[in-house]
Amino acid sequence: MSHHSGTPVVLELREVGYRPRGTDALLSDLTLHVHDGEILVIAGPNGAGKSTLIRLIAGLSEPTGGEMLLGGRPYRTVPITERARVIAYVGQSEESDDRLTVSQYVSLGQLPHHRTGGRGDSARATDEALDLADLTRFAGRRMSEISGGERQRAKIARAICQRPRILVLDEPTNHLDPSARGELLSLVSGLGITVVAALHDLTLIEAFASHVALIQGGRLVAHGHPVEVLSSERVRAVFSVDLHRMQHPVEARQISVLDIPIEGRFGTGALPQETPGPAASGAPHLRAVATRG
Ligand SMILES: Nc1ncnc2c1ncn2[C@@H]1O[C@H](COP(=O)(O)OP(=O)(O)OP(=O)(O)O)[C@@H](O)[C@H]1O
Repeated sequence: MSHHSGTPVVLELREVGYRPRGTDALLSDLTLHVHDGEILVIAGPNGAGKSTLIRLIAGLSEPTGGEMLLGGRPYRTVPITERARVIAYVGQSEESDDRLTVSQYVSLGQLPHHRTGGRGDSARATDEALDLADLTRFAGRRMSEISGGERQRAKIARAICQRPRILVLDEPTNHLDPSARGELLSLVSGLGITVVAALHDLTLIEAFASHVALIQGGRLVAHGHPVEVLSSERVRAVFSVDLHRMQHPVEARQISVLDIPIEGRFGTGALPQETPGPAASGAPHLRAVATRG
């Protein structure tokens, strides 16, 4: 699938492979172009290689084959301090220092700029990032005193404070409730910068992504616009679930609904039960709920 957006290519992968010593290849033969301003979602089943690819793009590990280019220059020729000003990364399970205030934590994003800007710039960038992430009222709280969802917003705010050209995110909506997911992805897509994000939720991808790269077994299965890449047939083949595109009940647009089969709801006896005692008293209620489907 070819597609040109007319804007410059900011990131390019040429036949990239990644094979740590003593293992099978985790990524093979990946060729991808990311244009300026694109929101590229990396999708694929568990173990497909999404995090591995995200880490390569963030510059946290190096490919063992092929070539990666940042603004047309090979990654390894871009000094690490320069790369830190261009790419911001928010990982899946990053620790944040609980003793820092939210404001101090967010301001860490300015570290790569310390030699280029003054203190005033740094404070302004922090305030702006706090405001964009709707965290201003928590600025003086410690990181240990905000909720998981707020902490996730703080991580994104730290990345925004970095003023990157490319934002690289690994599962940014993990642990977020449905509306917080929407808010976080709205915040990210409103930034107007290039985004590369691993994301599991297929129903969110369509609303969020401009492009999708679908990987399976470390290989690129499809790359292009979300509706084309995530066709019902392909979703069934790759994820073994049914994705239905339906007319929104009220608005003039399509929505996606995932039909995920849950088997064994009525007890297939896979786990032998020996002596049903009083402890099993909750079971009839659960069964009654399950039979409604
Ligand atoms: N350093 C490593 N050495 C060997 N195998 C690894 C290493 N890191 C990851 N793997 C394996 O590589 C595969 C891809 O892992 P990765 O974390 O990239 O997948 P993912 O698509 O992000 O999965 P998930 O959706 O479960 O987070 C997995 O099978 C994983 O077990």
